[in-house]
Parts: sequence; structure tokens; C-alpha cells
Amino acid sequence: MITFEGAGKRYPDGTVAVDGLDLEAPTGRTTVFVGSSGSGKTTALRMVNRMVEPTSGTVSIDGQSVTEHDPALLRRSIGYVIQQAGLFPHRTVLDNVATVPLLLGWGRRKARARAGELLELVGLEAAQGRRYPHQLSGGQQQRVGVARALAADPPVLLMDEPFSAVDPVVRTGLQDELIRLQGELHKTILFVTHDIDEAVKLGDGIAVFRPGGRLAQYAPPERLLAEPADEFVERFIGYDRGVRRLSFFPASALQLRGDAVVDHGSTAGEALALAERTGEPWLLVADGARRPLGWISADELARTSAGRTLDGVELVGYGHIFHVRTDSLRAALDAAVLSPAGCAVGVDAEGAVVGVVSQADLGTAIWSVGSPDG
Ligand SMILES: Nc1ncnc2c1ncn2[C@@H]1O[C@H](COP(=O)(O)OP(=O)(O)OP(=O)(O)O)[C@@H](O)[C@H]1O
Repeated sequence: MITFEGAGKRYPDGTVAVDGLDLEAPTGRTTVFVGSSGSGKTTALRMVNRMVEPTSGTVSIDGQSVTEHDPALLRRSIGYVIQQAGLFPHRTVLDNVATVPLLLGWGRRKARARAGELLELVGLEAAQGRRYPHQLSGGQQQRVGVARALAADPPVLLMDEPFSAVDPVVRTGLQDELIRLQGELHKTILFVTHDIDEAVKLGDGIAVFRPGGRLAQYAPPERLLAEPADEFVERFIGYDRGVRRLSFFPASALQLRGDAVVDHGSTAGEALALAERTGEPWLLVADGARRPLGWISADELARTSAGRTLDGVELVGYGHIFHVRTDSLRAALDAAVLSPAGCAVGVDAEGAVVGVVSQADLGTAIWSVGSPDG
């Protein structure tokens, strides 16, 4: 556990970067520091590895103050990842990752073998280990930065806006990768970001910092979104917090309708009869493996000759789908809002349709999980 007790930093020019921070970051969990620019997140983070010395209070790891450790040795025992990776440009990727093990006296062969394993762990190929950092993409460099921080298997990982210099798609991939790694490694992670979505996705606990280096709120993401402590936090997390909060409710609780799904081998006449029986204005057409093909409206079916099978009829794209077992109500809502038929398509792990849910039925389900302020 990392403990800040009244930890503060006042610079000689009078700037208070961090003001009396009290916070416990639990072992094996990810604690995210968010807040506006200049609110003291980086300063607080760097107190842990003594890149910044507090001017008041203490920071300790598992009950031992960090000041009891030699700073250089302390830093070797704490992984540190920064924006744009901070790799050594004149060393190969493999040697970058092997840096700390070498400093710890592991010997070249063992250090490189470990570096090779880590590159694989973060999803890079062995051949990329022989390249220099500038020969990799931004996202790949960030992966190397993570591998380097993990090289000596430190129990604590400090990550300072590690993914903010890459595009949103790469960033999402890196976040997913970190979640996967953390599921295996259970490090005690402190993670600084500006991005509340990133914080909600990655954090077991979120500390919101306000200007002046003060802690505005520290809570698990669900609670932060449901009960922001004050107007500053509410504004910071954004007014769409009600929708964000739906990320914490599983889509598996939804009642899906299977009777709005029709096989592509059916005729237009059979499909129209189904639409009339169920009162559904749209039917989802699926193939023999129940994979979605597209939507067809009851009106269109009425215009199509009754004997024609649906595999020869033009369909409306089915849009986004959601995964019934793993996605949240937020993903289902998003799929329904974007759907041309106003219905979200739920699929299983194989991509086969489980059923569909209308915007109206989603509204009822959202109502039943409680109002955002509940
Ligand atoms: N060496 C220094 N001397 C004086 N003031 C400093 C020094 N280093 C940082 N500060 C100030 O301390 C405050 C906190 O800075 P810090 O970098 O911790 O904020 P941050 O929340 O991480 O910001 P950002 O999100 O922009 O990176 C800022 O007002 C900054 O200008």
C-alpha cells in the first residue's frame, strides 16, 4: 500500500504544488490521479520515487517511509512510465528494456532474456527488439516503456500520462493491454491522466485533484460518477456522468427479444407474417450461423414479393452490436441509439445473435437500475 499522510510540496517561489495530501493507494490495485492542469498530480506521483521530496508530511510504501531508502535504489524498485515513453534513443529496444536488470547486476544474458519475455508480454515481436526507438510507432514505443518499467518485476508502477501522446484508437488498445496485464500481474499502480474516461476505465480508485494541489474527492469510479462530492468534481467528470455510469451495469441483465430475428432462408411472406404477429416494425435478418446480416422493415417486406427469400433482398446495415456477456448497458444503449431500427443487436462470444432490444426496453432497464443520483 502507498500512503500519503499530509504530504505537501511548496516550491521556494511559494507555489503550493500539493497541499496536505492524505490518500491510501491499495496494494495490487490501480489508483488514478485526475485533475486539471497544474493541480499537482505529477508532483504527488513523483513523491513516491523521491524525484520530488515533500516539504511536509510523509509518503510510505507498506508502512515504510520512502525517505528511509536511497533514492537511486528506490527508483530501481519502482517502475516508472512517462508520456512518449522516455526511451534511450541510442539503445536498441531490447537494451532499453534490459536497463534496470543490468543496473541490478543481473548479467547481460539473463537481462536480455528477461527483456525478450517482456516484449512478448506487451505484445511486441522479437524482431522489434533489435530496432531503435525511433523505428517504432508511438504506440509501440509506449509498450516498450511499459515493458521497461516492468523489467525488474517491481511491485509498484508509476505511470504519468503514459498514453496521452498516441491517437485514440492506439490509446484504447494500450488501455486494454494494461487492463489485461494488471489482471495477471496485480501491481500497485499509480496512474496520472487528464482524461476522465481513461480514469474510469482503468481505476479501481480515482483521486480528483483541484487547483492548488488539493484532493477534491477519492472514490471508486462508480461512486465518483454517482455521487460527485461537489460542483468542481461534477464539472470535471462532465454532465454526461449518468450515461457513463451505465458502464458499471452489465448488459447481460437485459431481456432480449429473439422473435424479431429471422433466418435469411425465410421468404418475405414468412417474415411479414412474423412481423405482423409480433408487431415489430423491423426484423433482423441472420445467416445460418445466426450472424447478423441487416435489418428489414415490415413496410419493405410488404412491398417484396412473398415468395422471395431474404438472402436476395437488400437489407439496411445492422450498425453497432453489443456483446451480451461482456458489455455494459452503456454499450447496449450506444448500439440502440445508432441503430437504424432503433434496436440494439446483442451477440454472444461467437458473434451469433442472442436477440435484440429496443430503445424503449432499454429505457425501462435503465430506469430499473436507478436514477444516476440514486
Ligand atoms: N520546480 C518548480 N518550481 C515551481 N513550481 C513548480 C515546479 N514544478 C512544478 N511546479 C508547479 O506546481 C504545480 C503542480 O504541477 P504538477 O506538474 O504536479 O501538476 P499536474 O497536475 O501534473 O499538471 P499537468 O496535468 O499539467 O501535468 C504547477 O502549478 C506547477 O507550475
